[in-house]
Amino acid sequence: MQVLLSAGTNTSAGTMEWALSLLLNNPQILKKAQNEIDKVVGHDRLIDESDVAKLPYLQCIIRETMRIHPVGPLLVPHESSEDCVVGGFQIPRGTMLLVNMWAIQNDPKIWDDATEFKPERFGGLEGVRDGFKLMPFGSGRRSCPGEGLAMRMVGLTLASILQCFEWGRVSKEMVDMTEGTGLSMPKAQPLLAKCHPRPLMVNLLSQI
Ligand code: HEM
Repeated sequence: MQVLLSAGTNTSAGTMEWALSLLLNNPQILKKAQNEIDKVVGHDRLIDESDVAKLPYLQCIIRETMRIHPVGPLLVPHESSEDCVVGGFQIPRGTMLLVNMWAIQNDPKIWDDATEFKPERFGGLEGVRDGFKLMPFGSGRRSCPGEGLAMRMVGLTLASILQCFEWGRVSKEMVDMTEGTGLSMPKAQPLLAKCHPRPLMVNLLSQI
């Protein structure tokens, strides 16, 4: 239980913090996500978990966030159980292997405009696995068992705060996107943001 809590909290919260930071620096993308939520869910009820799968643009935002800022940048150390070859290198049994997922997911040789936040790049690719270039949850037998839960949790939380509130930066300065140190790659500077209830949602929110 403790493993699930420690592996599941910072990773999910960190991903949401990176996502909201990216959205604040790209208000046109934030607006597009809100428009999608308004179209699918409307203003007469709060978004529900079952709605999240009907929000493809939001899913693209989450995937693009995890591409640029994976909270498991080196995955978890793996050990070869047998002699094997990885990328042309002979790896003896019992070797510790680290996968630099951050480098793969930000590699300009693999991704067009690799440093740019472009959720559209995943448009129409829902559920598609494009080789091993995007693996924020790892791959194979030791990949993240919380992937399904995390995608639902991050999706529902982000969608809820976007549905209910207008968000803005605290000043004209862009949100500082410097990566901090630590296994789950936190932001160097915690996110500070301004929010107020969306006028269209005030009625509903006042009934809660
Ligand atoms: C956005 C959220 C999350 C991300 C990005 C993430 C990412 C990862 C990554 C990269 C690994 C290592 C995979 C590998 O080395 O191949 C991992 C392992 C793991 N994750 Fe997650 N995770 C997230 C949320 C969760 C949640 C919600 C739970 C549980 C409730 C969870 C439980 C675990 C556990 C138990 C492992 C170790 C699996 C093993 O060693 O066999 N994670 N996660």
